[in-house]
Amino acid sequence: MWRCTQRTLTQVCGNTLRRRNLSAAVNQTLGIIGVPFGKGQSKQGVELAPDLLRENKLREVLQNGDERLVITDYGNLEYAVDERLLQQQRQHYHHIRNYAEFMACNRALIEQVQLMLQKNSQFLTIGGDHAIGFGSVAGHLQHTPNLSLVWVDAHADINLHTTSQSGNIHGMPVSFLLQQLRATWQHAALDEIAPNCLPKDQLVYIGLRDIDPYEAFILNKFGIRYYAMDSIDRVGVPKIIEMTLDALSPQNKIHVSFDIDALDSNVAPSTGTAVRGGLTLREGISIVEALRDTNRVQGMDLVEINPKLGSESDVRSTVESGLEILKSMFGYRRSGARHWSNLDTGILEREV
Ligand SMILES: NC(=[NH2+])NCCC[C@H](N)C(=O)O
Ligand SMILES: [Mn+2]
Ligand SMILES: [Mn+2]
Repeated sequence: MWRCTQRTLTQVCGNTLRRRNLSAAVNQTLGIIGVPFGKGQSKQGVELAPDLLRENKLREVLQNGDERLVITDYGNLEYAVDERLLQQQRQHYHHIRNYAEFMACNRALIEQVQLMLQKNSQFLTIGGDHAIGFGSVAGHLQHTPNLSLVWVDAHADINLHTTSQSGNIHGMPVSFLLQQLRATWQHAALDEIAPNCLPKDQLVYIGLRDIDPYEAFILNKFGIRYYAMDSIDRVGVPKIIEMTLDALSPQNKIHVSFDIDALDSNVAPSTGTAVRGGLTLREGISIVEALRDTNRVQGMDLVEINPKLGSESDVRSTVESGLEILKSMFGYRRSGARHWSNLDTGILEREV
């Protein structure tokens, strides 16, 4: 009888389970890198997001989630373009805007992510546009080859240089990561900077609703798993998460690449390619909480916040939404479950 009640309670509020997870999280260390890169698309402003999030108390917000989290901010990434990349661009990728800058930035990011993972148990990459998803995930893969990727986005970002209609490289990062597609970038010397790549069955998309025709063709040809908004409407976020986790290898670490435009444009309007009909903030938080509760998330990106787009209040709500997502990923629980270590737990005895 008692056992049954206990189990039911756990199912309902999940607190018993959560508390066990909390103790597993002792000594979490988080490295943060800002990547003010906006050349994967053409709108100015996305490069301002890392510093804007810092000004809006990024560190405090994360710390509020779990006061034992040790945070190291590595500042903003710097990179330099070299002649070899310019030559690749001239000879092979002249139709792709800013190819050389893209490669230079991601090459530096691949190194930076590995450095952060040598010193920290988790890392966070703040963009910038989603072109940096390549370097962030590729760096993660060099450190942890057995990796799964959850790409939360309105877009699939899986264009090839031959299929992109916009020429914007923020619509292509996933094609640099997948084993099955990287051959299409044969002149990019990917084997030198990022030999490890991602098998297609370790990628799941959530939140898609604006897929280009050739992207749809690629997704279907390779049988890549994606849960577009219509599936989320049909079965709801908990089921989507269950299917996502069932699909990914249970022993793998997880990288979550979160494009702010996955959220509906009413909660995240200040972004370059906003699409209506997206995730509510609560759905976004639920997704992140559920992934985080696996204790397997080792890296995360937050990208595409553009403070130059929309009104002042648009920018405020977009930044707030982004911070809520990060807060839930790195410690905060809506249920109130937390560590008591920094609380004065004698307070009740003294007062009563
Ligand atoms: N990361 C993004 N917001 N990507 C939007 C990509 C839009 C479009 N599919 C393109 O390739 O240009
Ligand atoms: Mn994206
Ligand atoms: Mn997007």
